[in-house]
Amino acid sequence: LIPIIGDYYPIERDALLQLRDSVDSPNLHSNWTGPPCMNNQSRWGGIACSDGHVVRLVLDGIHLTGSLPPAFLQNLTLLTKLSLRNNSIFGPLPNLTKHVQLEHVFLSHNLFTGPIPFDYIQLPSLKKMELQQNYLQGEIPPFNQQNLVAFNVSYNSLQGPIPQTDVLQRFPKSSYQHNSGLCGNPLKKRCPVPPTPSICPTPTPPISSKKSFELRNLAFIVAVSVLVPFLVIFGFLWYCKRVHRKETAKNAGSAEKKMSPSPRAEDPERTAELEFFDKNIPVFDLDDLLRASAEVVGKGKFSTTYKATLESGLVVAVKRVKDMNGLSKKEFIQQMHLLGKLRHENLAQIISFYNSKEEKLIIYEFIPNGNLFELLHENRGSGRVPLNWATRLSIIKDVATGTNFLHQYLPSHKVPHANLKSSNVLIHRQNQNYRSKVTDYGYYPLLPSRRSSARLAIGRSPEFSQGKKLTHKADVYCFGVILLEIITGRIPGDEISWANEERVADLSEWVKAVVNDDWSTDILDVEILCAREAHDEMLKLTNLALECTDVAPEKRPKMSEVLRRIEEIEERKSDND
Ligand SMILES: Nc1ncnc2c1ncn2[C@@H]1O[C@H](COP(=O)(O)OP(=O)(O)OP(=O)(O)O)[C@@H](O)[C@H]1O
Repeated sequence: LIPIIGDYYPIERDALLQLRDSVDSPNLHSNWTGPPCMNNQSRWGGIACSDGHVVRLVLDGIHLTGSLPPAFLQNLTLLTKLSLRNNSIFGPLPNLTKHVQLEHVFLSHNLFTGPIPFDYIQLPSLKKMELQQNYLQGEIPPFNQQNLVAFNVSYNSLQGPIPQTDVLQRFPKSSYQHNSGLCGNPLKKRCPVPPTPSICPTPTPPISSKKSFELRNLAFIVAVSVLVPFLVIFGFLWYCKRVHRKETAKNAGSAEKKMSPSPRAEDPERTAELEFFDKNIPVFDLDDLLRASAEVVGKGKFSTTYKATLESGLVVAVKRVKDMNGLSKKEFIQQMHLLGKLRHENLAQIISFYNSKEEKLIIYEFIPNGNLFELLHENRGSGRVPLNWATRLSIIKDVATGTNFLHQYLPSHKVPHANLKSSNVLIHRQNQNYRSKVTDYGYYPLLPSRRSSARLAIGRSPEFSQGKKLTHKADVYCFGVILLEIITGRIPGDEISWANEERVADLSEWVKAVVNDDWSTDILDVEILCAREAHDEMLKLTNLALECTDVAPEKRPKMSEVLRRIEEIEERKSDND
């Protein structure tokens, strides 16, 4: 029994106040005060009452920003209409288990994430459900309420077969379109055939042994994740110390030298001092580096990168490179001198290096906010802040600018960058702006063989796999792949085309297949799908990316041309804004 005070139910008022206080809205605070219902009417914007109960909640397009309080609707059980269209509400869809009178659920054009709750199929009075233009994931539950006359889940990230219920099958294709993982009718898109069971059945372990196996795995993972970073840092410091000790022994008698670009300092075998390329950076030596607190920030195919905080407070990134030990000291130093001179706001700057027979360290400026790969692909799902189109476009421009700079300044390099991929695009956030810097450039001449270069990003280019000559255009290819990754939100080499039930390992092949099938916007990352005004730019950039990833290197545009076309698109955008 819910008590009534005057004309309204306090429990319902509290629920509405919870909503008011948890979402940002310019209007609700001034308007939602006093009793919500009086004489069966409401002075509160968006509320309608009947018998003292709140029966409608309609807050369309009023700039609500935030997530819904978890259980606020549990005390508004007599709602017949819930409409929150065209806002910026994020988080999961609301729980509606007790709402037996609910007829209209309009939650479209928001930022909702997660699945459509299964118990929505038990809303007995449901007539209309609009969930389009959100970021919903998972499968569509089998709605079959006979009164359901409108249903729309288009422009989401739903997956799997559309349930074959009578009710869901009577809605048109447009109710389901633009969910790249949905299949079946009415979309007329065949669902992938599940893999056939193996001919040799593998014995299933009994449940108890399965459980203990999982527990053992868990314990192992925990132990590894605690121990490995510790051992790696410890190993790194111990190793550097050992190298340093050896060299000090070798150089016994030689006086400690000051850091300066003197010829002697160019011989790191004889000194632990480091050579600096930028006069504005405070100098430090190997001892300072060894005393620094270090943590692993990432491990790649032929390097491990540490964040080192020196006692002076200076933070640097130290890349410990493997696989270059066959290289002569002279070659390594020459290349470092060449790369250390490069200065550009879209290149991570090399500030120093260390070279000995056993150890090669390249010291970079530290870029604090992770890399593009993480920004695009990590934490997908609930709680993620979508990466909007304007930000993506500015990253594209930065990467193109940095790469073009390398092409201008290293013309004699066969492939000036050679390892251009999203994890090598580092991100620096300044307030709301993201600036990007390209890193890991200029390694191609340092690697001992073509075989070891296969681990660089250019190893994925068609000319590399065909054993053909490499040119600057291999970088253009890699840039095209990044462009496609930004536009589609997909990880290269991890694509499934459900249309023809084929797995394709190449992002540009997948995009070409989808575009040929005439679902052009289906390639777009769901996070940018709603930015309709920018679809034209996205499609132009997709075409540019496809040119960049052309199998024939000579047909790809030069990097300067790529940059020019991106700038043109960007300028047109700012004219229109
Ligand atoms: N200058 C830097 N500042 C901050 N973080 C960095 C810097 N350089 C690299 N990192 C981080 O360290 C991670 C590992 O880098 P690393 O170059 O060792 O491997 P990778 O680029 O991921 O792979 P690979 O070596 O196979 O190309 C990067 O993904 C990046 O997030």
